[in-house]
Amino acid sequence: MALWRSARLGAQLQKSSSAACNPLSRTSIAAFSSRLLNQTSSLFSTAQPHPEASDLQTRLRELIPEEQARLKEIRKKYGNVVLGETTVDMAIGGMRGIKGMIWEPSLLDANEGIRFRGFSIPECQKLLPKIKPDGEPLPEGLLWLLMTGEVPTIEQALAVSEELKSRAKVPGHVERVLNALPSGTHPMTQFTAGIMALQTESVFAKAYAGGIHKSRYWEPCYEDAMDCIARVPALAAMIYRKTFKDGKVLPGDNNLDYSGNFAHMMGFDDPQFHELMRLYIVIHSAKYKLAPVAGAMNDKEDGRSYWSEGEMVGSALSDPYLSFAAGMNGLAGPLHGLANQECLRWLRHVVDEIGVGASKDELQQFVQDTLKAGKVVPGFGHAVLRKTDPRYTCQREFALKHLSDNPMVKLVSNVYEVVPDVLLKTGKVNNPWPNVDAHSGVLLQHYGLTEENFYTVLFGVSRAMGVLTQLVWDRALGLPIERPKSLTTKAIVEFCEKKASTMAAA
Ligand SMILES: CC(=O)SCCNC(=O)CCNC(=O)[C@H](O)C(C)(C)COP(=O)(O)OP(=O)(O)OC[C@H]1O[C@@H](n2cnc3c(N)ncnc32)[C@H](O)[C@@H]1OP(=O)(O)O
Ligand SMILES: O=C([O-])CC(=O)C(=O)O
Repeated sequence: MALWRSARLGAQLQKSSSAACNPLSRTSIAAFSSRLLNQTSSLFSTAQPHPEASDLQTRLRELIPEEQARLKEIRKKYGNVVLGETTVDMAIGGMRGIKGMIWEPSLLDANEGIRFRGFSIPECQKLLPKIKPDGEPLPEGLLWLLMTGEVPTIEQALAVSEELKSRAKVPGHVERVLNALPSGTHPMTQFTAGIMALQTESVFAKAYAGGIHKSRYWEPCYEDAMDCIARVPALAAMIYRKTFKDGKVLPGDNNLDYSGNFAHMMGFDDPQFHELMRLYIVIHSAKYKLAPVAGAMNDKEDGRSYWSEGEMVGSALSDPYLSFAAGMNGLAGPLHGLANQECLRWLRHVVDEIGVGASKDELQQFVQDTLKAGKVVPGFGHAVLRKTDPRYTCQREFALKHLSDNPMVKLVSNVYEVVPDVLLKTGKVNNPWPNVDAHSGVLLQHYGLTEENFYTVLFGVSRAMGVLTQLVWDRALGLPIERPKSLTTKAIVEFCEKKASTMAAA
């Protein structure tokens, strides 16, 4: 059993781990989990906690053979089943809706939003271990859930916390790489450069060069994934301090949890902000199935597209650092993760142009002017969702609980009341509702993190958990190199014409 070494946090956690603090006892969590499992299509055979497994890698070692056998069975039994059809519209329209990828940590329902291993955000808030009974869940517990499909015990979440601390040291050359970049380099560019600099530490790359057997790829991949998850908060904090503060890199505090320590290294010690960071990391951690192609790039002849935040790059056995950095370049696109920066900037324009207390008519005009200028309204719309993003809703609840008097929070609600109608009237927007990015900036600025250019780095730190979890499973399940077929428009026309003439002849 992992021991929590911090006296301060340990005392808090002991309290919260008691059944009295947890709304559900272990037995009822198990019952709840298995009920939920029956209702969802989670690939895992069980979501019940396994309190006896003290550390994550041991638990994965137990689960992997079962999952390998299950995948083999799925392929044998259902290998020929048609999942859907691909139309010309889909090929031109960014592959939207094509079912063609395995992604275990999360699943998106167009109407109810994301589920992490079958659990909705409110369920995660209820079930995952917390520091305070009425607080937000620990991302360390979420990481256990993402990796194993099981709700962890408090001890298991704390074991993850300890494991991450033991891996958190960022080698000295990373800071030198950041220092070499010109001032004014966007924080996301610094972030991917920093991740690439960390790649010198890749255990996977070394093991591959040393000739490791493919059946063991997941082991060094796990090492890299956990090292990378452990190190990105310090890297991000370093970028923040250098770009926006006095340049001094603040040391971590081993008495704090992952999120609290991250906030602390950036220079924020308000416990309520630490709570916000816990929520923020949890809800931004995993991608929706089939992330957008915002970061896609085609290579010349073979048309292989690299998308989905690192997974496809990883399928070429690029190590986790290379894969994660590739994914972060996609996240840095303004239609994807950069939208949170764009959103706060847009709200600031609203305040500058028509005031924080603008009337609904004034707001409506402002939104129409944004569209007329050929721009999108950031924070609204989604490639898959067709309802308000539950990640927006839980941030709104946090805002109402902790900062309801903040005029920017009120502005965000007023914007919610105006934007969907204006977008719907264009007749082309498939989802007029707010997404996760519509609220996050206003919460961060309330606690003093006002530099919006940094926001996507926070998103990236959180996303490491989901993306790297999948990479471990890709290697554990022996998934192959990904290579969707591309066509030229000429080939599409020829195919369609041939099909039409065959049908006419029949
Ligand atoms: C974490 C995340 O990545 S969440 C998404 C963050 N991104 C944003 O908030 C940026 C604003 N939103 C958008 O640009 C889009 O809604 C996206 C990129 C998220 C989804 O794109 P799509 O799946 O193509 O959306 P959809 O099918 O509704 O698009 C149809 C049309 O409506 C437009 N549209 C969609 N959302 C918006 C919006 N918020 N403002 C203005 N126009 C929009 C599209 O640009 C497209 O126009 P076009 O036909 O002239 O090219
Ligand atoms: O899935 C998407 O299209 C974008 C998104 O909300 C995310 O990655 O969190």
